[in-house]
Amino acid sequence: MEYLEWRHVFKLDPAKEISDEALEKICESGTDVILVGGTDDITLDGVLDLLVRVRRFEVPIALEISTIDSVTPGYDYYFIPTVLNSDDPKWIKNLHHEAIKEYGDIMVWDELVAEGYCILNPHSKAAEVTNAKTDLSLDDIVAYARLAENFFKLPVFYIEYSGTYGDISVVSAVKQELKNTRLFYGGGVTSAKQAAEMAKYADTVVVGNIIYDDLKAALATVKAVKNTI
Ligand SMILES: CC(C)=CCC/C(C)=C/CC/C(C)=C/CC/C(C)=C/CC/C(C)=C/CC/C(C)=C/CC/C(C)=C/COP(=O)(O)OP(=O)(O)O
Ligand SMILES: O=P(O)(O)OC[C@@H](O)CO
Ligand SMILES: [Mg+2]
Repeated sequence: MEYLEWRHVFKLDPAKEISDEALEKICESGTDVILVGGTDDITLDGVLDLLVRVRRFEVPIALEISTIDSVTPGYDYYFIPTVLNSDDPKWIKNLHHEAIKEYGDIMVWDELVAEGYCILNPHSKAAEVTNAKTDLSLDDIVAYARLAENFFKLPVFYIEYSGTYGDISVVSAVKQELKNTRLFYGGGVTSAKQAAEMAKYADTVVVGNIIYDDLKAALATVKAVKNTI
């Protein structure tokens, strides 16, 4: 699977505006994939608009499903979050059960990649919506990583600090635990320096909000990640 090789990901939010010029720079930046996803106001129109516009470029495009109503065919991959540190079964497996009950017969399972999320910024939209329990010790977080890899056999464990730069010692400790499951890091990467720092430990670094705040800084993260071994 191609995603096993991804080092750098740009996450585009279908609820946010992006100009054609900025989109072209993002798509031709050398990033490994465009991941389309967000928490609030995700509509089918927004998801389709980005699909059509990104398809003009060679970069692969994946959809991170946050609502079942905004899923459309045509993406290269579908990433399915399950929030391991949510206290609400809705975000862990109930929505998934509903979706599979309705669409299970037509799903192409090889296109689906399950992601075990551990959301650590209490002020992020994703934490609020999913009622994530964020006051976790390092032992708690490492236990979620072990649960993801050894119990649920998830292909991806995602340390999510959406909106704020995370704790490098957490990312480093989790990386030491994982052998088969890929470690995604996302949250608050706003400079090449931070991107390189996270890339030392995370297999894949996800860059989101800075695309909309400072395009030049966002573009600089690509090389920083790619040049980090
Ligand atoms: C060909 C074809 C149509 C195939 C697809 C078939 C199909 C229907 C597959 C569905 C399979 C399936 C099991 C789906 C699950 C459905 C579902 C709705 C699951 C719930 C997902 C979930 C837990 C969402 C919660 C929110 C969340 C964790 C989103 C992930 C992205 C994220 C954390 C974004 C960060 O948020 P952001 O908005 O950037 O935050 P800030 O505002 O703070 O910046
Ligand atoms: O938007 P930022 O804070 O860069 O986070 C990226 C991504 O992890 C969000 O799901
Ligand atoms: Mg965002």
